[in-house]
Amino acid sequence: MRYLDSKARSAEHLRAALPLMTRQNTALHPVSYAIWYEYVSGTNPDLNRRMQELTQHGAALDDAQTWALFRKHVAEPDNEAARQLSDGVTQVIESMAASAAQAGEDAARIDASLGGWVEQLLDQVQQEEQQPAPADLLQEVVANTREIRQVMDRLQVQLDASQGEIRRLRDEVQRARNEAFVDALTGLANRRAFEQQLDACIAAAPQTPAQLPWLMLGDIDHFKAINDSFGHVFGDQVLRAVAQTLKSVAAPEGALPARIGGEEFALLLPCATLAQAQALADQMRQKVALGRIRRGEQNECIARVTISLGLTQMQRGEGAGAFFERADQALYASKRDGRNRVSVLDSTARSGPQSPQLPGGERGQQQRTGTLHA
Ligand SMILES: Nc1nc2c(ncn2[C@@H]2O[C@H](COP(=O)(O)OP(=O)(O)OP(=O)(O)O)[C@@H](O)[C@H]2O)c(=O)[nH]1
Repeated sequence: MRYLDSKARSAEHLRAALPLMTRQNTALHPVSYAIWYEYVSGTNPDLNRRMQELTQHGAALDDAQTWALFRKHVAEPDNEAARQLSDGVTQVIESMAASAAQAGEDAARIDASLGGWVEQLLDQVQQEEQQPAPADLLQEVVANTREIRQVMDRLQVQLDASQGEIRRLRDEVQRARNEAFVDALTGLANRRAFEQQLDACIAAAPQTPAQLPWLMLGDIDHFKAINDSFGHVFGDQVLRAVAQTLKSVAAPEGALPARIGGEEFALLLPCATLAQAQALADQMRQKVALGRIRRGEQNECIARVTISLGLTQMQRGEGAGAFFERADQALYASKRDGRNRVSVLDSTARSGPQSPQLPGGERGQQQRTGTLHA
């Protein structure tokens, strides 16, 4: 959203938004201000409708709702507008590139035919000695032709330069487009990229049950408490560390690690067996659980980070919604059963925790723990 309000108008919005914001159960950070600013300015009717629903009968928004509203009604429409703009620019660049290439070909063709014509003319003059063309006229033709060739050469240089610039612009647009699919905080694929890949993966999924894709969802446990205790900036560091861990698990080729929400992560596994998917989820859980938040020179451990995970396999003929929903239920089962665990849910929606909290093998191991300093 591009804000075009004058200073006076935006100050009015600030005065109107502040009392509304302070009534909510959320900190007064830029994200909450963004949604309340849009609310009082009335520029985002869908957002206003949803906020009115959520706050009716005096209910207050919490942080999770605030972030969800921001993502859905402020950030995503902006991404969509940027995507449309980039598509438009790409079309213009493609047609410019085609015109420049065509002009280059035309110039080369005219140049070649002019050159041939001059050669022919000179040959003819030499052969037809009995009727020589007036020398002045011939010289004039040759001089004019040379001049035209020089103009063509200069045009060719300009076309080459334009094509270089077009290539640079095309790369620039491609880079901007790639960024629209990347989560800026962690560098993982973002929710948009994840949803596209999920759709593509489902469309391309083979019909053999054993080869259907798996989806792992993860959600950091008690992340609000981490934010509340150590601050949002530190919370962001934890998110980056968990993203790194997700990237580092030995996922098979084609797997897509993504950050799909505030503290929610996903790993889409287009081809994996149950054993592989489960091993990956266990590896992820254990690696995150080795992380410690430490303080001061004594490296005193003041908190640990854990993650709950849910795992499910796509069923034949199933759509993205049902597949994702089941993975979410599996994740919810892990939360409900005590967190820091992996649950696998099959199509009949029976779930079972697959990894007990802190298995004995983990307690005694000597692996290096990831450390973040608060
Ligand atoms: N630092 C930071 N916090 C975020 C971000 N996105 C969402 N959050 C916070 O993530 C927290 C999510 O809290 P809840 O949904 O209550 O979940 P939780 O505390 O992790 O509890 P459980 O999931 O039940 O274990 C909220 O405090 C959000 O403000 C972000 O990009 N950075």
